[in-house]
Amino acid sequence: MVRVSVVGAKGRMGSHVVDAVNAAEDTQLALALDAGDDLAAITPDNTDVAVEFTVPSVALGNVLALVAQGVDVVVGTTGWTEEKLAKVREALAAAPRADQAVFIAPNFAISAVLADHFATVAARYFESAEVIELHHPTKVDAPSGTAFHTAQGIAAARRAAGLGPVPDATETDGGSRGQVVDGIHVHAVRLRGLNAHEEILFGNAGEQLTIRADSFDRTSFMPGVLLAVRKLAAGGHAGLTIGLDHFLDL
Ligand SMILES: NC(=O)C1=CN([C@@H]2O[C@H](COP(=O)(O)OP(=O)(O)OC[C@H]3O[C@@H](n4cnc5c(N)ncnc54)[C@H](O)[C@@H]3O)[C@@H](O)[C@H]2O)C=CC1
Ligand SMILES: O=C(O)C1=N[C@H](C(=O)O)C[C@H](O)C1
Repeated sequence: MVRVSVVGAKGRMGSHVVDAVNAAEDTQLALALDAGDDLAAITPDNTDVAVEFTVPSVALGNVLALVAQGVDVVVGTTGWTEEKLAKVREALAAAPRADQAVFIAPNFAISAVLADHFATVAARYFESAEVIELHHPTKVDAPSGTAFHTAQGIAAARRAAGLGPVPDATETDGGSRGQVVDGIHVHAVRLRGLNAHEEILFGNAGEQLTIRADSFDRTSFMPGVLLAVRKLAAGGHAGLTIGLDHFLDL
């Protein structure tokens, strides 16, 4: 049995992870911690993998603490910058165990992971590309971690193909053109009734391709979370890995 501790266990995602770990035949819940609990309770003696779903402002500190305690971590919390990722890599280099692993996924839903992958395939064929993410109004960050990651992937694919900037004649912008991530405009919608959705728009003269992923329920993230937990528990993923596509045969 893989022993799993959950950090952020009372949250929307954390509580689903607790249920998923309890329901799976090969995982068992070790500790379920939330704000105010002592993270030092999670050690290799009681936990094989910790799952972290909290808020962007505390996730780095939690991951660094867990790594220092010798625990492998699966992270779903968003808000990862290059600076923060560098700190995780540094912590792993100084970790108690040589084979320690941290896995971060911008999105655990297969629909979103595939949409992201298809977008990187399509990117080089289109002059224009924009990303729209649509979420529940209780989400604290914008744009979504997924949309940020998608935009970065599109930008990298465009660079590799030698494409220039996307065409855009905008001269005045009060913010309506969205956040520009690596040259790709990203727009965020917050609407009661939504869960997690992303639309990736590609355009050429006279044609358009739209790739859309819809996660209607948080259960959609759980197979991906359990896959990551199992992969880390099995070993062979030392260091920092980003993106569920690494664990799928795409
Ligand atoms: N990677 C993915 O597939 C997904 C990622 N997310 C991300 O996961 C994160 C959490 O989302 P939700 O569950 O909707 O948020 P939420 O607000 O419902 O839950 C966050 C939980 O973290 C707890 N928390 C806050 N500070 C803490 C600390 N220092 N130590 C332990 N627990 C602490 C809160 O009390 C709360 O229970 C967000 O960054 C969100 O964007 C959400 C859905 C899917
Ligand atoms: O907060 C959410 O709900 C989600 N957060 C992640 C993100 O920011 O990309 C993943 C998914 O979109 C749901």
